[in-house]
Amino acid sequence: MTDKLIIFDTTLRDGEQSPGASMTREEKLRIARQLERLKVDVIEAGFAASSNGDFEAIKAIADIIKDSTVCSLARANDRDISRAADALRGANAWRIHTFIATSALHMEKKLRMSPEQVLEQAKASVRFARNLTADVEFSAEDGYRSEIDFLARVCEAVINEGATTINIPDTVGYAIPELYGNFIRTLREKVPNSDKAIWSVHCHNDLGMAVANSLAGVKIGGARQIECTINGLGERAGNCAMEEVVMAVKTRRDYFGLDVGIDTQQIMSGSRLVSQTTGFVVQPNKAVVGANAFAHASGIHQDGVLKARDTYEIMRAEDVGLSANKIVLGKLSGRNAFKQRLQELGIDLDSEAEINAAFAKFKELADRKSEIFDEDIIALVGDDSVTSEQEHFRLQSLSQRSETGERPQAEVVFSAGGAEHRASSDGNGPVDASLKAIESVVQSGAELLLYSVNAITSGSTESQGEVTVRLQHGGRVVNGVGSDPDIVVASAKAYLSALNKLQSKAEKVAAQG
Ligand SMILES: CC(=O)SCCNC(=O)CCNC(=O)[C@H](O)C(C)(C)COP(=O)(O)OP(=O)(O)OC[C@H]1O[C@@H](n2cnc3c(N)ncnc32)[C@H](O)[C@@H]1OP(=O)(O)O
Ligand SMILES: CC(C)C(=O)C(=O)O
Repeated sequence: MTDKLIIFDTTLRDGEQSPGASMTREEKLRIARQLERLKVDVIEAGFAASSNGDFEAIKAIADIIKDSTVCSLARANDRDISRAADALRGANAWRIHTFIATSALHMEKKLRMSPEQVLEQAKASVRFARNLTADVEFSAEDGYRSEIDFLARVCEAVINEGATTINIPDTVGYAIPELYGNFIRTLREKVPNSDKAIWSVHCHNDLGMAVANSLAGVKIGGARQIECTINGLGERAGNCAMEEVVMAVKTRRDYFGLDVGIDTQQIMSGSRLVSQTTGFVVQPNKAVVGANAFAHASGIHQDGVLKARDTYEIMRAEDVGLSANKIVLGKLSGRNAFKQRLQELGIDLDSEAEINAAFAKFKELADRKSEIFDEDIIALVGDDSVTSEQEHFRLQSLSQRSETGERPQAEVVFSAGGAEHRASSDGNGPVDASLKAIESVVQSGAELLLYSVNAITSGSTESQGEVTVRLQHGGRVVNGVGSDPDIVVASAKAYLSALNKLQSKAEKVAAQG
């Protein structure tokens, strides 16, 4: 038995069967190119007989893909198979994938055919396909829920007709890993010519076990092809996720002992491309490609990873195409991660006492703010926090007017050193108008380096907006933060808060000099 595990990607066929994931020809082409960069062995590009659009998309993919085998699904009838062949003929290497259901339920209720009729149709369609190409895959739809002796008869017969790959799908995601693995093994034992074909698994995720079932089909059952999709896209709850199954086989090579040809560094780009194309967002805690898959937020883990990455990471972020893992500083972080970030930012605190003081301020801020940016740390170690008693500038009121097609206007009333100022300006937007109004009085000359808005409480339009403004003036960089349900007001507060910090720093320098 070979040590190579064939990766058959069906993102463009079964993946497209997800409600809402229909793709245009151009989108399919883009994903096919990425699949080729990933070095998948087989790209199932679609179902040629399903529509003229899908036929054209498969044809276009067949014409441009050079390194992977291109494949189309076809029902077990001559028309579907001919259509698949017509779409694929331009490819360097191509496969016809024909299928028919073999479970009693599907045969009786859906196909309305007897088992003998199904057997004969399976044989005839493989024979027909084999006259068109040497590479023919046969799938027994709902194979896992089929009566095993009948299924074995079908498999033996289609191998005799020339099928080179036999796929046993768990079409409805009903399998359990150990049972599925044993089912594949027993089935292969019952098929006398089983060694003449490559055995394949195709698992759905209805019970969340598609990856585990596929791996059991390989390890226990002896399958050497896995059918999968990027991000686990697919009919209902999806298919076996390619990135997970590939990284499992790679990471646990000690257990599986198999080679996969996938260029894993292309995984992240593939995942993003499929997510952007379909609009199916990848959940943050998704294995391998989730935003948090290589992120650490808790102090004990951060400390461990900084000392030896493998304490908490079984894969390298770089191996799936990320530049590095991520240490996310927040309220659960510890001193070691904080000190490491200071070092990365080039901040050299003189003593342990200074670090402890900065760390205490950091923890206090982290209790109020869900994510701590590098600029927050720069600001807090610069001791530019300003208490309300030190406030030189203070917002009193703000009004703004904006209407479609008109330039927004803002009027801001604020105090500066106790004196009240009223300033107005127009701007590109209400925020721009408000900040320009303030600047028309203060004339700080500061450069705006960063402006960002976050929702403090998520999930509703009633959230507070938190605005961070970073200003630079005379070699000093400060952050101002302001929050308010009205983001224009939050922006003015943040701007004045940054001006306060610049003012306070300037006063300190003047006092020292
Ligand atoms: C498990 C899977 O993922 S299977 C693949 C599922 N994917 C798709 O169905 C997407 C593409 N499908 C389509 O575009 C359409 O369903 C088509 C073009 C294939 C067929 O469309 P229609 O001719 O209008 O038939 P419809 O979809 O309503 O019904 C399917 C017919 O195919 C028959 N059929 C289903 N599977 C097979 C098969 N493997 N081999 C032969 N006939 C089949 C059904 O019994 C039914 O026949 P009937 O019309 O005599 O009752
Ligand atoms: C047609 C086959 C391979 C399939 O998609 C399934 O059974 O889920």
